[in-house]
Parts: sequence; C-alpha cells; structure tokens
Amino acid sequence: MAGAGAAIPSVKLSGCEKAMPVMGMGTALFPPVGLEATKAAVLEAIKAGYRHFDTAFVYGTEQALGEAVVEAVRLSLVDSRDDLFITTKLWISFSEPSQIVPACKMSLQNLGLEYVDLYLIHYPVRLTEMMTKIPVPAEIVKHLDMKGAWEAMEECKNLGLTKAIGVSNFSCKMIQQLLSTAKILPALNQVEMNPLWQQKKLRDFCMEKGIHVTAYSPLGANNTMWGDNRIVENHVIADIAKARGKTIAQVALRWAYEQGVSLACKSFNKERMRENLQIFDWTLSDQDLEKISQLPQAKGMTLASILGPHDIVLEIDAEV
Ligand SMILES: NC(=O)C1=CN([C@@H]2O[C@H](COP(=O)(O)OP(=O)(O)OC[C@H]3O[C@@H](n4cnc5c(N)ncnc54)[C@H](OP(=O)(O)O)[C@@H]3O)[C@@H](O)[C@H]2O)C=CC1
Ligand SMILES: O=C[C@H](O)[C@@H](O)[C@@H](O)[C@H](O)C(=O)O
Repeated sequence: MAGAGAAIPSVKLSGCEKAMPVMGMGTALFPPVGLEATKAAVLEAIKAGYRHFDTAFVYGTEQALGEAVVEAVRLSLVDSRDDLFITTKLWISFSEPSQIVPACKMSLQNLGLEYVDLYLIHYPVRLTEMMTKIPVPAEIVKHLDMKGAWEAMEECKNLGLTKAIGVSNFSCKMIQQLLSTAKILPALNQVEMNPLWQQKKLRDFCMEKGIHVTAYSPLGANNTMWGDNRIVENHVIADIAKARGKTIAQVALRWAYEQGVSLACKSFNKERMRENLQIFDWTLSDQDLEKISQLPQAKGMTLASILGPHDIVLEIDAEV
C-alpha cells in the first residue's frame, strides 16, 4: 500500500516525463544532525505526504536520503523509488566540465540510486579545490565555463544519470548566456525566493523562456546559519496569517505557490512539516497579495557569505 500522500499539486518540467510535486522537502542543515536523524526526518516527511526531496553533494545528506528511500519502499510507504522526485546538485568544486559526469555518478553512489530526477548546477561559479574553510582563498575562485559545464550536464542526462537538468542561483544574464549554446533547455532555476525577496524580474524572465522556478528558503531560512527570522517575525505577514486563521509560515509558502513556482522548504519537525503542506486548499485575497507586494525587498543569502568577498563572487551577487 502506498502512503496516503497529502494532495500536493505537481508541475511538468521541460524535458522531464515525471511531474514534480510543487512542495519539496529541503535537506540542507548546518550543523548536520547525522545520518539516522536525517533518515528519520525523511521517512517522517514521506509519511506526511512529501514525495519530492531536495539534496546536494555539499549538504552531506545524500546518503541518508538514499537510505530513507530504500526504507520507505521496504515499509511500503511508497511502491517504489519511482514514486519519489529526487533532486541533487553539482558542487562548485567539481564544476570543471571533465569533473561533472564523475561528480554526478558520485552523488548517485552516495544516494544509492541509479538515477536522480533532477541534477542542478548549485552555483554559477567554480572552485579549483575542495572548500575546506569559509571563506575560501581568492585564488581558487574561478568563473564557470558555462558552455562546457552545460554540455557535461547534458551528457549526464543523455547517459540516463538524471531525468532532467537545471541550474541554481543563476541570474537572467547567466541564463541568457547558457541558452546561447545549450542544446537542452534547463528544466528549472532554483533560487532564493520569499515575500522579502520576490524575484519578480527573474521569474518573468524564466517563465518567458519556459524555465520553471523553484523557491528555496521560502521561510527566509529561519533559524539557520545562512538565514534569519525576518519572515517569521514579519508583522504584515503575521496580520494576514491571523485574519486567515493560518500560520505565518503557511502564508509565506502559499504566497510563493500563488506566484506559480514550486518550493523547497525544510522542516525536520513532525508538526511543522505537516503544517507546511496545508497550503493547497485556500487562497490569499487580492488585498493580501497587494500588501505582500509592498514589502521592502532584500536578498537574504549571498555567495560572498559562503566564499568570501572576492571580485568574481561580488560580481555574481550583484546580478539578479
Ligand atoms: N540551491 C541553493 O543554493 C539552496 C537550496 N536550498 C534548499 O532549500 C531548502 C529550504 O531552504 P532553507 O534555506 O532550509 O530555508 P527555509 O526557508 O525552508 O527554512 C528552514 C527553517 O525554517 C524552520 N521552519 C520550517 N517550517 C517552519 C514553520 N512552519 N514555522 C517556523 N519555522 C519553520 C526550519 O526548522 P525546523 O526544521 O526545526 O522546522 C528551518 O530552521 C534547503 O533545505 C535546501 O534543500 C536552500 C538554500 C540554498
Ligand atoms: O558550505 C556551503 C553551504 O553548504 C551552502 O552553500 C549551502 O548549504 C547553501 O546554503 C544551500 O543550502 O544550498
């Protein structure tokens, strides 16, 4: 018997047969909570109805996610691995073109899977070495060879290592550059997006090109090392939530969903992961949307906060 999944809508991505559930469970957390706790959280999420999981080589959660998938099949929470949509990402220390197919295979090995549903270039930048400390030395930060990197991503898809390929943290200009040589259209661009960083320009651009957008940190990465509590303590969103009988998180997530994007939202808490799925059977009013559209905008996460304020990094951060 397959698990009783909540009614989560799905979206069709360019070049991808399997539909992607619009709500994905994120698995980025620092400090890490360990293999067993991550596995338990993923299993709990599957029980709650999540069928889309977002990981990355750099998160260190690929193995736990893969083991949870095996366990979910064993427990008949899902019929097979094919019932799940799994995304992972190419880390920037492996983004030199010749490293990309091996990096994808390494992620598959970590996951214990034959294929992922979606493989993303994590950031539009390259490091010549592994990242052993934050910030990294300036001399290891290089521009991404966009043409070569995308050809290698296309090779990952052609080899059947991934069903679809896409990008993350790409600006309009970077996508334009990628499209000038791409044979396969990126299925999506995963970017920071929430009521305080709405990404209107990028969303319009991607939509025009047929590239789906996934919103990461839709709650502003509340209570993480890379985010803050600006969303969960926002008075405008709190007032809307109160009037609607919803939580602040639900209003923020519903807002993103109503903009036509999918979401990667992380909660390893049993109640909150369920709360975050209760956003599909009600709507925000035009007045709510108008109030949210007026909120002051500020990007939460910068690449400089991870890699350091190097020229190439600041150039990337300045683009939207
Ligand atoms: N491509 C990229 O560069 C990036 C991708 N991502 C992906 O997106 C996912 C989500 O983004 P993330 O940055 O984690 O941030 P989110 O905006 O999803 O916030 C996660 C934080 O909010 C808390 N939280 C979750 N639900 C609620 C709720 N209902 N009320 C109050 N607090 C809540 C979580 O804690 P708790 O677990 O205790 O509930 C956690 O601390 C990541 O896990 C990752 O998979 C994220 C950043 C960058
Ligand atoms: O060390 C770097 C960090 O892992 C960072 O790049 C990611 O965790 C990022 O916030 C994400 O969630 O995708």
